[in-house]
Amino acid sequence: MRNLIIAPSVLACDFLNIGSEVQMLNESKADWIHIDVMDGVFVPNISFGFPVLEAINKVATKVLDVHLMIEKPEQYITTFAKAGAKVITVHYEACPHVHRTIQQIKDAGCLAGVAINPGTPVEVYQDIIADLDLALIMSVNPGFGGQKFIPNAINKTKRLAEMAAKAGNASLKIEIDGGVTMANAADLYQAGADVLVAGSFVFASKDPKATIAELLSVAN
Ligand SMILES: O=C(CO)[C@H](O)[C@H](O)COP(=O)(O)O
Ligand SMILES: [Fe+2]
Repeated sequence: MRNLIIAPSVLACDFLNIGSEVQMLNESKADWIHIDVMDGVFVPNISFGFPVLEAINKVATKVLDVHLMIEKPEQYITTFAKAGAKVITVHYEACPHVHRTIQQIKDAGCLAGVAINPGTPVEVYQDIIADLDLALIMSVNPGFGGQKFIPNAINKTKRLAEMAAKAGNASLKIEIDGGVTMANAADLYQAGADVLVAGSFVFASKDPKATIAELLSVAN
């Protein structure tokens, strides 16, 4: 069986109690914590930036997986790495020099990820797939938590897993982000997903730790 990583998104947590929310994730079966950074330009919403990431980094014992939904992400890579990011994902649609940006992320000592919007075909990965540590398929239009899963993400996951195998990048992690619930987690894992982000499904549940364990169980 392939390993599966659950990455709860703190975008959906209680910001008044962010320390105890991160502590809860530390005690859970989640291996990563997903951090959604939005600039109000690339996406129509503003979330949080460096001070919040630094605060989370003081408490978190899990890998900080930073999803940059921002224009000109290349200007901020080293600052995000210093603030505690271990995985940095930029959007393909925001990077005219995406190959260079991938190298910048690696030079900063982080795993390098590139995300694609629902309307962007997985074929754009073709000439960068060998350089990538992670490919993030958005299963909602980025900008907001709590949206409905777009089922075509399952087909995109299958196509990307085939591309990665053909390109000989066996260590590429395929991450799916947006609207992940128990209604689609097993299909996504079977299609080739290695990392499942879940925001509202985890934090709106009665027992978030049990919900994380339930999501992870689709890999058994
Ligand atoms: O990148 C994101 C939105 O742009 C979030 O990571 C994503 O929406 C997770 O939240 P939910 O599970 O509630 O959909
Ligand atoms: Fe995200």
